[in-house]
This record gives sequence, C-alpha cells and structure tokens, in this order.
Amino acid sequence: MPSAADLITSLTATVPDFPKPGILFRDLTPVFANGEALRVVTDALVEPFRGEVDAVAGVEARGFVLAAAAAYALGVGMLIIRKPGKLPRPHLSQSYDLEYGSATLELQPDDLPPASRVLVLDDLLATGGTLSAAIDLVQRANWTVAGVSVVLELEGLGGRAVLAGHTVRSLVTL
Ligand SMILES: O=P(O)(O)OC[C@H]1O[C@H](OP(=O)(O)OP(=O)(O)O)[C@H](O)[C@@H]1O
Ligand SMILES: Nc1ncnc2[nH]cnc12
Repeated sequence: MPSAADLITSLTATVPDFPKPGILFRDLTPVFANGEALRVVTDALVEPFRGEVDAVAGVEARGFVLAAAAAYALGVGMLIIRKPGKLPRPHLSQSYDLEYGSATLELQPDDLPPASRVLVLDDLLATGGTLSAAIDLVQRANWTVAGVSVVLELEGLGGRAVLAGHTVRSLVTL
C-alpha cells in the first residue's frame, strides 16, 4: 500500500503564478479526489492525536474537506473556522496575512464547551498566518489546542516557527 507521503507527492499539482505572479501554488485537490489518498492521508493526519481530542477544527475552504473526514475517523465533532460574514450567531474574528494577501477568519465559540481539546487541520502550512489565526480563535474560545496537522508544509516560508509552542504534524515538507 502506498504511504501518505508517496500519495501526496505523486498527486499534488504545482501551478506557477497562481493566484499572483511569483507564487508557486500547491494544489491538493487531486489528493482529495483520489479515494485511497483521501483515506490514507486522513488517517495519517489524525494518527498521533487518536483518543486525545474532543473535536477537529477545519479552516475554510480546503481544511473543511480534511477536518470532516478526520472528525469522522476519530469519532468526534467538527468545528468550522470560516471566512468573514458567513456565521449567523455570535462569533470571534481574527485578521492575518498570508503569502498572497490578507484575510480574516471567524469562529462561533458556543459550539463547544470550554476546555474542549481541539485538533486544528488545514491542507497546507506556508507563512503560518492562517493557522496562527485559527489557533488564536480556538484559544479565545477557551478551548485547548491539542495540535495542528497539515498535509503539506512549505518549509521556506517559516510557518513552523510562527506556530512555536504547538505540536505541528506535517505529512510532506517541500
Ligand atoms: O500558512 P499561510 O501562509 O497562511 O497559507 C496557508 C493557507 O493558504 C491556503 O488557503 P487560502 O487562504 O488560499 O484559502 P482556500 O482554502 O479557501 O483556498 C491554504 O489552504 C491555507 O489555509
Ligand atoms: N504556495 C501555496 N500553495 C497553495 N496554498 C498556499 N497558501 C499559501 N501559499 C500557498
């Protein structure tokens, strides 16, 4: 059976100059589209955290795909960390910078009891801005960050250092 790393490396598409000139975009949608890869990658993302989390948080949009699969695999619930203007009930907001712009994420803190242990998932770690904002939201909701798990880490952009103090699992580093 191919490993998660083999499947990620062979299926990830690399697109130059998207969404802006100079950005080498790593597109993981072919990994999501492959049934074996989605299962093997999801299992690898959650494996160290089994039995240690109460919920999985996914960052819109590609993080939703992984977080839903991961929550099902772990038998826990899923939290959605959304782009602005989508959440109908009281929510926290956090702005951040990323490789190709700036953005805001939002979270509804009353979706889960205080002190819940949350695994934060996304497809990719680049500058760390997105996951840093997601972690801030989880902590501001009075939950505990059990860890962070991503499929792909772009090492040159320094995201791991930005997330210092947290357990960060990445399945492939480029
Ligand atoms: O570490 P960073 O520099 O913050 O970059 C990583 C983020 O960038 C991409 O999301 P994007 O904002 O493009 O949104 P999408 O998932 O909706 O495509 C990716 O899915 C991560 O969430
Ligand atoms: N190079 C990249 N490819 C895909 N998603 C990204 N998010 C931030 N940088 C990215």
